[in-house]
Amino acid sequence: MTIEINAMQFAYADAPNDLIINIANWRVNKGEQVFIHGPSGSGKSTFLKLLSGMQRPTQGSLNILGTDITRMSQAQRDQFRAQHVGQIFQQFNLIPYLNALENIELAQYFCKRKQANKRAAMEDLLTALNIAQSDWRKTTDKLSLGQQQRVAIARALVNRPQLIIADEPTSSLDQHNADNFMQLLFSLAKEVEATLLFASHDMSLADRFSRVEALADFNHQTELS
Ligand SMILES: Nc1ncnc2c1ncn2[C@@H]1O[C@H](COP(=O)(O)OP(=O)(O)OP(=O)(O)O)[C@@H](O)[C@H]1O
Repeated sequence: MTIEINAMQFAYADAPNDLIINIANWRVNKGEQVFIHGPSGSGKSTFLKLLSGMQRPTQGSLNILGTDITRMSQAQRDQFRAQHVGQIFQQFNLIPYLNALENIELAQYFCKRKQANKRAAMEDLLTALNIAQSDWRKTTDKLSLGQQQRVAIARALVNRPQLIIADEPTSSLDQHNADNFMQLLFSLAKEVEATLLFASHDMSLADRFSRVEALADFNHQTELS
């Protein structure tokens, strides 16, 4: 089991009565590719932040890859994420003054797992993602949006994560780049045998996934009185 949720609730500290996330039970098996959709404000980003350990549930349990991450400190969750989870964000979140290689190296640095040939792993990925060698040493603010996105995929996958979490990663891309992105993401996720969790409001992307769910079908937002 990759994800197992029981009686998980979450409210932001400044609105403690507004349960943005309220899930009785939800599970994802290893290797599933799950597409989660819902309108703006339905809680998709919040849900993914809980799954990646960036936020902590206010109640309940959240088991990721056999570990209950609700029992961990923030530092332990950060370490767990660096080791096991690859994240791709809407805005990519690359460090603009570092180059492509350095952005990816940083992910390798934070993942304490021993890996042979780190340099080769990074170069293979950049090559597979069609990023020309002449662009590897450009600071990422000098790369096109499509190139930045491919660097973000490389960064998310370089440690061969068991779980990939992607939050609206195609929203700033045109159709052509979005199609390329989806193709690459699926082929690389398959190669590293990762479970994939992908949130978007764009239903046209849903076809490729093994499982498609509306967040509202299993998340029952509640206003506590
Ligand atoms: N840091 C925060 N503090 C307080 N409330 C927040 C915070 N971030 C999000 N929210 C609230 O939580 C709710 C869910 O937001 P979230 O960003 O998870 O939705 P979403 O489905 O990802 O939306 P979108 O598709 O527009 O990105 C919204 O009502 C939002 O206002």
